[in-house]
Amino acid sequence: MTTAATPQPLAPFGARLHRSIGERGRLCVGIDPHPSLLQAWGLDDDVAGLERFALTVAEALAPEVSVLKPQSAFYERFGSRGVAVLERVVEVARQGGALVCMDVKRGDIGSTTQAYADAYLDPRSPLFSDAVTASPFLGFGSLTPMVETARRHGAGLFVLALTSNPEGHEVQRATAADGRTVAATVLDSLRELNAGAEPLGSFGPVVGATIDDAGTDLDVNGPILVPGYGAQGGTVEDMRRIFGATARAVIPSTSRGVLAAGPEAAALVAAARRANDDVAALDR
Ligand SMILES: O=C(O)c1cc(=O)[nH]c(=O)n1[C@@H]1O[C@H](COP(=O)(O)O)[C@@H](O)[C@H]1O
Repeated sequence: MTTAATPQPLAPFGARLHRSIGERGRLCVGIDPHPSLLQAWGLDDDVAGLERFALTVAEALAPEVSVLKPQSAFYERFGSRGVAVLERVVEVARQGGALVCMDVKRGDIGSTTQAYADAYLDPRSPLFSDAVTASPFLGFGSLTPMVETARRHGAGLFVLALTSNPEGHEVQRATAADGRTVAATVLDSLRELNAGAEPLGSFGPVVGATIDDAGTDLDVNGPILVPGYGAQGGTVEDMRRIFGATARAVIPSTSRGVLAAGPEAAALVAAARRANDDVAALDR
């Protein structure tokens, strides 16, 4: 659903992200208003609590970090009023200079995927984000409408490849008919989308900081979203081990690891700066 005139086209997401990493560092902070975090912050588990939590984080961290990643489910559970909060989070985050990755992990048959693309990757939508997380498990080609819409509007995609949860193995490490793992086929498709892009493509995989060994080439000439850093136990040493020379493409993402420092804005900023300094070690 579109609501406004199309604004000026943005530069490609990969180029904007590359510039932002140079200016602000490589950290992504997830804005995940867990009920337990609302409680820890002294807030009620209702729309007012959600709004206070999410906007406090967005206002504090939008001027600080390269990427903010709201997890849509935590807003959707409050229905349309929760989604209205999500729209505000996107607006505040982008106005503050952060890139927004909307974590929705969407994927569907192509015609429906176009509707998801319209919802998150078209600047006329109130939920327009710089990037979105996508699920390729209906077949990578089913994401084509998202790829094309992202290209048209300077947005990007992070496609699930080797996720941070242990259950991901059974699908992602399964072997396809041609002998490649499913994850390797996703990575190969992303590499094709990013061919020739400079300084960085706009299409990247999601690879958890908690995995043992990728077992495949993770360099796709695009950014790699790496959740699992922080609360799930992933460390900079893990990322060095998993990504090797490709660590320079990594966008480490933490939610609870920073959010638990709230509710004071100054404490959130301090926690984000510590994490940003920690992951800067990947540049060295
Ligand atoms: O796509 C994601 O962001 C994602 C992929 C993945 O493999 N693992 C993973 O944890 N995530 C998301 O990253 C966030 C992790 O939050 P923390 O564990 O609190 O840092 C959650 O919003 C997850 O939904």
